[in-house]
Amino acid sequence: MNQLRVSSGRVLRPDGRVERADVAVDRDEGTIRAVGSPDEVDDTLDGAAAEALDASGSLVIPGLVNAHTHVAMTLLRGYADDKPLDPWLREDIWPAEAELTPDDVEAGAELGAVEMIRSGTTAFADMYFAMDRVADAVDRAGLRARLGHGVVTVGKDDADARADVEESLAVARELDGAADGRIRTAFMPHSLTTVGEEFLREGVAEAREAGVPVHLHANETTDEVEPIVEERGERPIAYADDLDALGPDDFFAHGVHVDDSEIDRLAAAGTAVVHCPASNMKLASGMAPVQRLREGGVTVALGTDGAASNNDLDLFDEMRDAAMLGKLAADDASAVPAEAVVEMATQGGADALNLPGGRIEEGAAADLAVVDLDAPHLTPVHDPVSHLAYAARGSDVRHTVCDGQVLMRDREVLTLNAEAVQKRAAAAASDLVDRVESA
Ligand SMILES: CSC[C@H]1O[C@@H](n2cnc3c(O)ncnc32)[C@H](O)[C@@H]1O
Ligand SMILES: [Zn+2]
Repeated sequence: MNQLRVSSGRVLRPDGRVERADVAVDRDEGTIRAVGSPDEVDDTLDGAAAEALDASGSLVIPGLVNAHTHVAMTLLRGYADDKPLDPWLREDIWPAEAELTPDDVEAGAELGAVEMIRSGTTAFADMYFAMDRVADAVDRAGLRARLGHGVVTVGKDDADARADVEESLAVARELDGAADGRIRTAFMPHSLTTVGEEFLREGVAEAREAGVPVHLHANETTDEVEPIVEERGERPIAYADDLDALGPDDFFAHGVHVDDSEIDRLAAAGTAVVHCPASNMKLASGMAPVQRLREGGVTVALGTDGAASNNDLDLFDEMRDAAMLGKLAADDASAVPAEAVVEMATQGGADALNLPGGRIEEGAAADLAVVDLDAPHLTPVHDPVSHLAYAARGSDVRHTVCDGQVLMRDREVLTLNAEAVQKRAAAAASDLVDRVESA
């Protein structure tokens, strides 16, 4: 058997306890074979040789899950800042995206993959264009992902709008199961206001037939909620329910402006919400009621959103932001505590995306990250979970493993040439801006 042993670390278990343990991984199956004392792990290895990853002085955690991003937007990092959502999209981002080529998307996706691997993320959900090229990048990087082509129908004639819906459905059907099953897909209308009702209705019905979930931006700003309420006399989550877009495998990004009736509806349907605190603060979209969502029984995951509204893909930042903003939103320092944000970035993400991972336990997917605690900003260690939420940074990650494959060892990314990826992305971004300026 092809095995990997993560030795001498402290391991974050699914119930939030941290214990000294080794982790044995079956690399052929991509699963965790055992978690236990060195002797217990020796027994499961049966004397067979195993590749070793040293976790001494470190914390072994489930690979983090970035449950909402637009990964190729790394090319637009720092391109347009300090505006609210609508003008930011219309004046800056959409004109730039109109010039994007599939090669650009691949370059940006590889850059995002390197950034995620380096900061301990092993799975992500992506809504964008040229998804075959994103899938190629995911395959090479060794990551896990739920991918979808983002549909926008406003401003398009009927034929173009329909073609966009069809492309999203085709991508969802064709890429599902790619990269040895590490890629799953979804139908991804951009939002309830940027896709017309008939296209939403038809697209969701076809997604149900194809057995793929629905992912969209919902209740992100008041500018998006108000027109729906005015035109339809119902809140956006009720509208989504009416469209049959509120299922147990579906997951919505943001959920900032949701009222109690919408929280009840999300919980009853089992639809997850992906909280994107940095993006919500930067675009001044508002403060999601994370404590109320969790207390109401909604699965809450964490997402960075795109690098143009964050401006990084580091989920350690997101955990800290979620805890801080959650307290402010609830006006309660005990709201959204450290354990909650760690759970949101791990189990919550895996559950929202319905992907394997999120837990270090026997039989679970071998998706994990090893966080080096031997650093001034992480000393002393009264509580490792507190450090994950409030003090650790992506750059503290030493090793990253996904599906049993070591993606980064001792801070060296093994699956992609990080230097070449960075160079290619910088050149693609610079050429892109030249094209936008001369358009
Ligand atoms: C149609 S592909 C996805 C689309 O979404 C845009 N986008 C990036 N960040 C946000 C956000 O916070 N809310 C809504 N839309 C966003 C991205 O630029 C693509 O055009
Ligand atoms: Zn988004």
